[in-house]
Amino acid sequence: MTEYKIALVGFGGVNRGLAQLIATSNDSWQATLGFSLKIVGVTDLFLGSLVDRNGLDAAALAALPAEKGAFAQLPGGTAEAFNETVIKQSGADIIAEATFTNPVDGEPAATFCRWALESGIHVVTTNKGPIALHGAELKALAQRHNVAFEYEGAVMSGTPVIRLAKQALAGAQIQGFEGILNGTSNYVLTRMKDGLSFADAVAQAQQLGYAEADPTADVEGYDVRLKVVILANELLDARLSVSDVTCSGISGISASDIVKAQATGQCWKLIGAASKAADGAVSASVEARLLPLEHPLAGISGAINAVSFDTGLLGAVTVSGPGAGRIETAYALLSDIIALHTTHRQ
Ligand SMILES: NC(=O)c1ccc[n+]([C@@H]2O[C@H](COP(=O)([O-])OP(=O)(O)OC[C@H]3O[C@@H](n4cnc5c(N)ncnc54)[C@H](O)[C@@H]3O)[C@@H](O)[C@H]2O)c1
Ligand SMILES: N[C@@H](CCO)C(=O)O
Repeated sequence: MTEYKIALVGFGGVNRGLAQLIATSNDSWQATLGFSLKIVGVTDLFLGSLVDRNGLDAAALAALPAEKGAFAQLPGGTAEAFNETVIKQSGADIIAEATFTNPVDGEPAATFCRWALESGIHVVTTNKGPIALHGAELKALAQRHNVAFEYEGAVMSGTPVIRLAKQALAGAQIQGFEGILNGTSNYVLTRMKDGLSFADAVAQAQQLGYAEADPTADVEGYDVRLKVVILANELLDARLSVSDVTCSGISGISASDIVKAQATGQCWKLIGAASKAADGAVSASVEARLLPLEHPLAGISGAINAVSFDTGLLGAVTVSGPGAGRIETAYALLSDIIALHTTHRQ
């Protein structure tokens, strides 16, 4: 039976969710998945860091109060985030990277991934920045060092859309996609329909763990833009940069716009889309669109996301599921570990 040593980089909602899953389910994973996980290190800008090669108590970590420097309360812990030490010297086989997404340059998360991959350590991440902005470089680095670089949670959280499209739809000739790819903005639009103000709906999405550290990324479309770049480059063989994708968000949509849409049998949705022309050129956009209520994406509410792939052989194939959430996204990290266990088992 395999036991992977894992270090958690960033200990906010997602990696805390992973610690919770490990605390409750590790024993059953031995039987059902063929491996278990031992947390050997954890580091967070706000909480500090901690290494124990014999294994940390996942339940105690998950229950730790989110107070500045909290890891210093635990034996061997410190209030400082020694990221490089935890990544390179905790003895980890796998790094779970879940720090803030930086939509401008993907740093410092991209550097954390580089440190791990160059050290021969697998990386699983939910962070969109390193993949959208440095994906080709990091994938090549992983390949050179014969380790995995997996990022299923970067698009649609725990809903396995990247692997599904790359593997199960590999022969279906994907020509484009359109989708609701941000949980926060879809939650906000849904709650505004219920009468909540824009600001209160954003605050609720933050409380529920859906929003980015700076929710501007959610409501102005920047988060969806990263996801569109990731999907287009993965599935349409595009070489898009963020600046290739036109982008606007939902902050200009007022309560009265929502009421007017309802009165005319329509609804507002933030749609990320890309399509490939006959000459291979890929165009992509992020924008709020008015959809008729019978549109397949019109009924997608709350933090649920959905993407509809336009395929040559099957027509439209639509997948929906959680687009955000702590445990939902922690599941994506587990699914990445399941994938690397299949591809890189010694
Ligand atoms: N929450 C979701 O629903 C969701 C879904 C998919 C993807 N993601 C992505 O996953 C990542 C984590 O999300 P989250 O909800 O846990 O965020 P979060 O804000 O709750 O936690 C991020 C943690 O990273 C820490 N951190 C930030 N910069 C750091 C640094 N330089 N070094 C060490 N620690 C650092 C912060 O202190 C914070 O505790 C983000 O990139 C987010 O975009 C989140
Ligand atoms: N803030 C993002 C998290 C998932 O990437 C969202 O709301 O969709």
